[in-house]
Amino acid sequence: MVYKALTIAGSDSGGGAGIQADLKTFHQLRVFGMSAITAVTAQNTLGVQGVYPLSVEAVERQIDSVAVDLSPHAVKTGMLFSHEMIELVAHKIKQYKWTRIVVDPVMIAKGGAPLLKQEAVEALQRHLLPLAYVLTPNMPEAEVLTNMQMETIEQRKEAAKKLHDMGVRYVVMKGGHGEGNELIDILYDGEQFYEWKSKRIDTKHTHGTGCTFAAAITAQLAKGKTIYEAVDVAKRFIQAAVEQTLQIGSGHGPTNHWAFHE
Ligand SMILES: Nc1ncnc2c1ncn2[C@@H]1O[C@H](COP(=O)(O)OP(=O)(O)OP(=O)(O)O)[C@@H](O)[C@H]1O
Ligand SMILES: Cc1ncc(COP(=O)(O)O)c(N)n1
Repeated sequence: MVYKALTIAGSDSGGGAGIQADLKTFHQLRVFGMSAITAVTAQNTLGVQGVYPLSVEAVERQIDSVAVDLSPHAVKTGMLFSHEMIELVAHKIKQYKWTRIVVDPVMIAKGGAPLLKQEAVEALQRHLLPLAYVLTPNMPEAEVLTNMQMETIEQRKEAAKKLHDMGVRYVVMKGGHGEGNELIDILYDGEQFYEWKSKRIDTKHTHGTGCTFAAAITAQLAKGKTIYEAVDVAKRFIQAAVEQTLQIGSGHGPTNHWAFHE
């Protein structure tokens, strides 16, 4: 059986985040990767030098081409940039009756460059969250989506509940932006909370951690794994990828997509 996953996201010319991180992660987890590119970014380990969105029509064509011939088992969304693009993606998810949808609500690159227009946040809440099987916000993204504070674990759990009430099936709150030496990622399934704790690795090479983590979840869901199994593998994947970074580029380097073996 060949498992297939589609990523609808932005291209990172530097290869560490976005479409490139997604496809490398799919491949490493033995899932055939396909893509619909929403925007081309000129980017490296030093930052984002340019953002060039594609037309809604160009993205629609890419999604249709994949959908009619290659039927993905799971779909991930990353940088969507505008409300028009979000509306299109929501429409296509419904049209093709895709259910295993992982929404990574990418808003800002690590260096601060906006990857989602401010006015598009409402479209994300209204159109995409109700279709999300899994939502993977980092702490600043969860703050924007819920208007709640994320300082304590309790506050993060309250925010997860709110996101679940907004229509998300499973909420995975990433803990990379937390304080201290311990990182805690939280999964909420509407009834219970599950926590994955890990040691924070002291490195500046964390470009693309969010994309890679969500892509690993997507790959596992494409194989028919449960959300609990998927988050478990994704957590081990990202831990290995950050532990064994490649030390390339002079800024915030990429993670190592070769490091994890199932
Ligand atoms: N320094 C680190 N050491 C170990 N794990 C990390 C580190 N930084 C992030 N992670 C893990 O990587 C995953 C992504 O978390 P993070 O909160 O950094 O996402 P993100 O902010 O969306 O990433 P990105 O910077 O790509 O946007 C989580 O599982 C988190 O625990
Ligand atoms: C095209 C694209 N998509 C997503 C990210 C987020 O990743 P990061 O926060 O690690 O820069 C990015 N930088 N570029």
